[in-house]
Amino acid sequence: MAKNKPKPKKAPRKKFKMPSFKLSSQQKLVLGSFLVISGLLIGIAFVSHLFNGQIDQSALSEFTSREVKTKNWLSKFGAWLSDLLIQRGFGLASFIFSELVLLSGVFVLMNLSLDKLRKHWFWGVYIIIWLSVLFGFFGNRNDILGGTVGFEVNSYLQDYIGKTGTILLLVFGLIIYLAIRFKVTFESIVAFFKSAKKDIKDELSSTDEEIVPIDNNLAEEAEEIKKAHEASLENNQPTKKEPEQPKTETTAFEVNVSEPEPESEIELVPKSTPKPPQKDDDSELEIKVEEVKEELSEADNLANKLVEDFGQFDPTLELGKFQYPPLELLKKYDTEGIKINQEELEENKNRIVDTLSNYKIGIASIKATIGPTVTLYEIVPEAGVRISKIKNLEDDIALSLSALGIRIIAPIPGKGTIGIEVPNKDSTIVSMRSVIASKKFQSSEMQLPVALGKTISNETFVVDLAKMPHLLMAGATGQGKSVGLNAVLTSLLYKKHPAEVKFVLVDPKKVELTLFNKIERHYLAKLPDSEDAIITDNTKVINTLNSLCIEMDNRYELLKNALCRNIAEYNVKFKARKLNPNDGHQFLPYIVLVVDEFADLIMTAGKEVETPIARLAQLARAIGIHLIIATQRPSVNVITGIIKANFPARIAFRVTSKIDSRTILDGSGADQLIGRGDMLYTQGNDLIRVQCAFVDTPEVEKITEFIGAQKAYPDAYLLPEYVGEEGGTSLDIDISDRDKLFKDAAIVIVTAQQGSASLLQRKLKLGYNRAGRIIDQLEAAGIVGPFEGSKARQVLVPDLIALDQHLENEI
Ligand SMILES: Nc1ncnc2c1ncn2[C@@H]1O[C@H](COP(=O)(O)OP(=O)(O)OP(=O)(O)O)[C@@H](O)[C@H]1O
Repeated sequence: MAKNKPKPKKAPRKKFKMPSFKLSSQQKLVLGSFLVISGLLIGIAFVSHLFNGQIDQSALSEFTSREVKTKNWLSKFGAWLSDLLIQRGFGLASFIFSELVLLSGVFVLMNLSLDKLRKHWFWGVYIIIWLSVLFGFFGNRNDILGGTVGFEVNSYLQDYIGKTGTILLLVFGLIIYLAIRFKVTFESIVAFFKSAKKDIKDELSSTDEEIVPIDNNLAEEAEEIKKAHEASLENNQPTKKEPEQPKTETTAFEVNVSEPEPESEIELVPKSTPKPPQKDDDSELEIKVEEVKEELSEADNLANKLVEDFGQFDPTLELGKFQYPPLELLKKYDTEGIKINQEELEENKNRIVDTLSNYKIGIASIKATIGPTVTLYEIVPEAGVRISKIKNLEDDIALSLSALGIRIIAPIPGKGTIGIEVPNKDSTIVSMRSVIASKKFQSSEMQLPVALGKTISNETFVVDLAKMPHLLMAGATGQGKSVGLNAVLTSLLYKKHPAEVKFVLVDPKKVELTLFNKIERHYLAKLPDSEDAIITDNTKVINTLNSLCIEMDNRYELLKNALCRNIAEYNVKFKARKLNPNDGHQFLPYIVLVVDEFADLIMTAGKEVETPIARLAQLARAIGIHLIIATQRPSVNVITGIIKANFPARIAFRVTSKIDSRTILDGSGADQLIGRGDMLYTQGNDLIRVQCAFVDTPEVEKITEFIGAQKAYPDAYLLPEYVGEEGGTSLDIDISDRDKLFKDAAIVIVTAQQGSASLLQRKLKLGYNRAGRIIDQLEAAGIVGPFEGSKARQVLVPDLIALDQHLENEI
């Protein structure tokens, strides 16, 4: 059977194609150029007819006489042909004939598919007739507009179906043309208008003034700081000292004024694009490479079709008009920008050199890098000096500089110098505005970019929360933790759409995160039955953490079914419409869990909290759940081994003892910080000193108000329901024990004739567990059939009337 089928198929094809492909290359050249030239000549004749047609009319009756002259540029033949096709034929639409003839020539010359040419001719003739009838609607007999054909067909149609009927018929003809020729569908028209609307909006927002000020501000700021640097250097340091040529008596001293925001410079010069390789003139033989088409699976084909028709899935569409908070909501500080106090620099340098020389340590060179709160003096000791000797002098140097918070880094990793960090007398504030406006943050492609502050070399410090993947924040009271948390949240609010990220906020202190209540329906996630999205009650924290564990398991299941390794891959696939929402797939937002006072939780709930936190920390990175945990008390019974092992990224604000510093950072350093947002950041290896960006409560309030005033989702993002151990998950056969939503669920299932828990989850906004329990109850009530593996359960009740009867009979 298999052998017989292809034979009859092949035979007619060969017969049909043979004559058209028998032309030799020379014949094709002759025929092709003949057709191209004919097409051009017809076009010329037609154009000429537009100007001379009237005059040539009289000459046409004596067409055969040699004396009679015509004005057409192709003389009598041109006049005759134009009259035949335009005047007595199809009017202006006849121009398409010349295009079709020319196109045929091109097809023959280039050896293109004749099938396609046939289609061009078919649709070409179709549109010629259609245009002729359309123009004929407005013209007269023998009119140049629609020609005789257009006029006659029109008058015929109008006699029978009237003017309105003719118009409707024309519209119908156009629809046929668009639908079959260009595969236009109703949905694609809707999608086109939607995307056009979005493009216009994007265009408008990209030219929005707020971007310009960012760059302008930056440029201004950069200019100001640069000027300040130059001015102070000119005043205080008239001659520049070269570090390479140290003088014999005094130590060479170089001030390294780090360029403010080097990353903020915006490149205006267009990048030169690589030129295509030039054709080798000598090569006579060209090789044609057949395009290799990838074999697509059925699902891929369907996805491609869907993307073609509707475009990529856009998760932000529901809040398509959402506007990100503008930069103006953040405050500008007068004390911003690095100010160089040359006297202070010289003084500190001399003291460092003196102290070290008291201990017989010679210095080859010294360099200063001025940061927002501390200045780093990098020294290169003379040959033969032991590094440990300098490290041991930490307290002595601190004493001689009479300053707190001196930190010695010996040696600076990767540099071969020794660093001494000395706090500036006047520290400068790093405003949230300056870090948000930085190019580094604005143009970051990170999944969850967080602008934490500025490093010692005054560069904006941006990290990706998704890469951390969890963050532990610790510091004594009043050292800047809450400000740090607000900086993290603000960064995400400035960069992520409500569809892309959700926060679960735990605030046992009850006051720190309340401002975020205003953005509940935009950015917060909560348990289905809870009133407030911000969790202040410790028992609710346990439920929420367990619920997040269920969400994690659900997401892993989705990822497994979608054959994806992480949330980013999954979402890309979902946007490309390769995952079917009917199988429970949906766009997954990142979830960021913030716990403001972790010590408090551990003290009251202990293992009940630690276990789910540790589970989430161990497993949740791939599915987009990230934890940020802050604590005042960084003791070992709060930050336990299991927590530490799963939080490689840590931020330490100032702590009071070396032991606390060791608990957070596995080393000292946090005890030598100066507070007020001065912090050390580590992601498992080096310690980086950063001045945390400062964002004040009124600023957060303005941002949340701005977002809160915009259109929101109907509710906060609902996490799966978690029923504590006492809730039980056994099958409830007793009618009185049925779920409140049992009847609603039965209606949903019977209407859709599909017995699946995920359908209930979506339609009734239920957690996975609750939906599963209701399905069990529906099974017990005989409404759905038993579990059938990956298939949906069979629905045993055919319609809603039967369902009513079924439920009545039960009572
Ligand atoms: N990055 C910063 N820049 C400048 N000042 C800061 C910064 N961070 C904090 N401060 C100052 O320190 C004060 C206390 O900060 P914050 O409230 O964040 O401390 P905290 O560690 O959360 O304290 P607690 O644990 O008691 O809540 C702030 O009111 C502010 O004046």
